Amino acid sequence: TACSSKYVLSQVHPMWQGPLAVPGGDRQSPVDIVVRASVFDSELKPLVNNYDPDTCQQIWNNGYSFLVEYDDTTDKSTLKGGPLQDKFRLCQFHFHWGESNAWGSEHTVDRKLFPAELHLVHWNSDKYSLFEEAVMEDNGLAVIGVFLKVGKRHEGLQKLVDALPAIRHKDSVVEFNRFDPACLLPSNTDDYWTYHGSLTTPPLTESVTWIIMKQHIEVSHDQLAVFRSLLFTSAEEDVQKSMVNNFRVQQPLCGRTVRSSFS
Ligand SMILES: CCCSc1c(F)c(F)c(S(=O)(=O)NC)c(F)c1F
Ligand SMILES: [Zn+2]
Repeated sequence: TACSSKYVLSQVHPMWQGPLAVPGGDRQSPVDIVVRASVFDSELKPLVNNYDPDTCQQIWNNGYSFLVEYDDTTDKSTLKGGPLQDKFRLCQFHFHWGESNAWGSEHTVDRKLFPAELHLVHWNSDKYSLFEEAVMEDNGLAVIGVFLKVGKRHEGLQKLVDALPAIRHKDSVVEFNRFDPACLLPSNTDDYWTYHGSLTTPPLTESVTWIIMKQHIEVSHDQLAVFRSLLFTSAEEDVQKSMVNNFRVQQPLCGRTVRSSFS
C-alpha cells in the first residue's frame, strides 16, 4: 500500500507531477478525520494563542496560495498548549480552496468536504532557531486548520480580501500590516482533533502536529470568489491560470490515531 512505499500519491497538479519521494511516507497529510474512530484524550489542553497584529509584515502570491507572513524573529506571536509541549512561533497563514463551493478543503470530516481551509503555520522556537530548521524535524511545526463555510460575510477577512487584487500574479507581494490572525479563529478553539502528519506542499516533510478545529468559520460567497480571482501564473506568462483547487489529494492514515480534545 501507499503506507509502505517510499512514494506518496501526488495529485496531478500544475505545481508538481508524478510521485514524490518522501522519507518514510507513512505520516502524510491531509487525511479524512473519521469522527467515530477518533480517540478522546482528556490530557489535551485548551490552545493558548498570543498573536501580536504588529508582527504582520506582507502578503504574497507564491504561485500555490497567498501567504500572510509574520515577523518570527522574536516570540511575539506564539501558540502553546493544546497537544503541544513547546512554544511555537507563528510564521504565516494561508488557505486552500476549490473552483466551486462544493470542495476545496484538504482535510475532511467523515468525508465531508468544505469549500476552503485556513492553515496557520507555526514552528517550534523552544527547540529550533529557524523555520527552515524546524520544517525538517519531527516536532518542528504546528499547523492550526480551520474549515471555511459559505455564509455570512467575515468582517475581519475583508481587509485581507481587499489586498488580493494587488497580488493577482505569482511572486507579487504587498506590504500588509496590523492584521490579527486570531480574528480568523472560531469562537470555540477548545474543541479540536490532532494528529501527526506532514506539509501538504513540497517538501512534504513529516514535521507537523496538526490541530484541526471542530468549529468552522463563515465567509461570504463573494469573499471566496476573490480568492479564485488570484492566478497561479506570473504576469509574464502568456497563459493565465486561475488559482483554484490548490489542495492535495488525501493520504492514507497508515495506522495513525486522530485524538480529540472533546468527547
Ligand atoms: C517551505 C514551506 C513554506 S511555508 C508553507 C506553505 F507555503 C504551505 F503551503 C504549507 S502547506 O503544507 O500547504 N499547509 C500546511 C506549509 F506547511 C508551509 F509551511
Ligand atoms: Zn496549507
